[in-house]
Amino acid sequence: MAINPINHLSLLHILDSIHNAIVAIDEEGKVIIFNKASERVFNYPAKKALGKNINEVLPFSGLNKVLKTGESHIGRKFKIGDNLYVVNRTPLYYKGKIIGAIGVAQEINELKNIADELENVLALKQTLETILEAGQEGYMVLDLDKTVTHANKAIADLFGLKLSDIVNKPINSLTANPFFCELPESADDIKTEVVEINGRQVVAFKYPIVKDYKLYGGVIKVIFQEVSDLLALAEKVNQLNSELSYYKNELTKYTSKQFTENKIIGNHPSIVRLKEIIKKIAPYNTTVLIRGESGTGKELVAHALHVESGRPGSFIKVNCAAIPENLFEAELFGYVEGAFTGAKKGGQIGKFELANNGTIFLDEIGDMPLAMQAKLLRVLQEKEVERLGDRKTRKINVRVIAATNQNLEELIKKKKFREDLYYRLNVISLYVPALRERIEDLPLLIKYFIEKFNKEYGTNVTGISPEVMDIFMNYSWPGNIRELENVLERCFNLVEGKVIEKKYLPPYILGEELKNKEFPLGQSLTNLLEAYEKELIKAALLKAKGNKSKAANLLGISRQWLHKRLKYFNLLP
Ligand SMILES: Nc1ncnc2c1ncn2[C@@H]1O[C@H](COP(=O)(O)OP(=O)(O)OP(=O)(O)O)[C@@H](O)[C@H]1O
Repeated sequence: MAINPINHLSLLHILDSIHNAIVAIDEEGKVIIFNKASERVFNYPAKKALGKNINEVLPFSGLNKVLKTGESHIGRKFKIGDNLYVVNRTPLYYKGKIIGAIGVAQEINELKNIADELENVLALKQTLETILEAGQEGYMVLDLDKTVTHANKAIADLFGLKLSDIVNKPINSLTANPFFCELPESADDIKTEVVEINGRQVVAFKYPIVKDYKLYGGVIKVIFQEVSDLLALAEKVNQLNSELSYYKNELTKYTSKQFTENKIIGNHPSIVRLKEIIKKIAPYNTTVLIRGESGTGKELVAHALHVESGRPGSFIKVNCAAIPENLFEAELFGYVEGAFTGAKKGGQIGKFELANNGTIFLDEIGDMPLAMQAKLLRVLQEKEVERLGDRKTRKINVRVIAATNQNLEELIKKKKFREDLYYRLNVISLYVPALRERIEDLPLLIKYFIEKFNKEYGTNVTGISPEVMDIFMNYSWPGNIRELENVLERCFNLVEGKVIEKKYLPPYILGEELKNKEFPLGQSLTNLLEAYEKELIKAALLKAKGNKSKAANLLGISRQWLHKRLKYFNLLP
């Protein structure tokens, strides 16, 4: 098999040095060349391959077909394991006659990776171009020669030109505006300006393009918002901000002014002591139970404790006597959407969560239903709540202050109040004295309320007559300070001069019996009955020393109904 005149040995050396796999066969299909790269690629020793028919060595080599047909196979791909190859198979000619075939295979994994990367880059380019074309913002990119390399239609429209009139054009052929014509000078040279293009004022941003600390050009972004609209919007935001800070201010004034312990009016030793204790215990997180008759100022004390504590959260009041039993849990702990029929869409946050980082004031705690007491106790112990219909527990940091005008010890005996809850709440107990126990404070309180109502009503009342003072000092004030406040307010509605006289006082204070003459004639029966009902309620409260449960008993009505009527007659705070 004389194949060629070249020095056979040196040819094989050359072939072995080539990285590509080279396999050649003679006209009988026997392997005559199987270089070192082929051994690696096909995992077949050259020694075994040489002299064998190619079909035995590489059954799918395709070389026999080339030999038979004389046709070359160029750029055919094949895979071995994870590696991809491209192969060229050509016939071997000698003196115009096919004397064999040769295949040269090249690994193309790397090339494929590069091609894939290129494909990704192209896809990214497409995405970016779509983003730039969508929307109303205009973009243009300048290279270091201040030539526009990219732009979108929006910016071309703004210049009143076609995109092709902008791209690849020097920027100074489009505009003389220095904002466009000057490139950013450094990596942090970002500029925002209101610029005029075609008589239209727009907001424009200029960013540097930086890679490896080197400046490559700049990007200009233009917002097509009429500047006048933007300015109006900014002004509106400013206005809203100042309104907000005004209301915030007012709110702080309201919360701190109305309720700080300075506004707990009174010089009686019991009140002075109370104010001292409030200051002392306010910073601690302990539960406080405030006791005292109705209208003595328990809520005021609770709020003073909250304000003095400096706790950042809110002061949330819950009137336990006013919540229907079946809504209690939802009210205190909140619920998720669909937790029960009638539940609000989106659910509702409970009072405990509202009071997070602040204080919850459980007024009239003696009226809390027993089942609820158990749940409250658990919350106090675990310091976490669960919204109705939700399994998730939420940690809370709430200071609990409870108040009552009822005898809790009695309620415990009657099994209406849980003893364990009582001890949990009663960590610190404050007593707010009844007005009659500190009647010496009456003149001070009267002065305080007269000033307050003068401001509210725009009046100029200077005081009460000595006769009224005398009546007040001898009256038992079952409704305490709230009653005093209500009586004085009533007088402000009637007073004609500067002094509150006896004639302006409600008859019941004068100890008068209910007589027909107390009701003005010529009114409807409903009005007369309501007036009578109101006086009866007041009389019952007087007899029950302000205890609403007792008053309700005396009247033969439920406590809830009494509460409703008190609300109706405006006898509640
Ligand atoms: N020492 C005080 N100085 C000034 N105002 C007071 C004082 N005590 C009570 N008040 C006023 O009296 C009214 C009733 O007070 P508050 O609501 O705090 O009483 P309460 O004991 O919580 O009543 P209730 O038991 O009915 O809930 C409020 O308007 C409050 O501002």
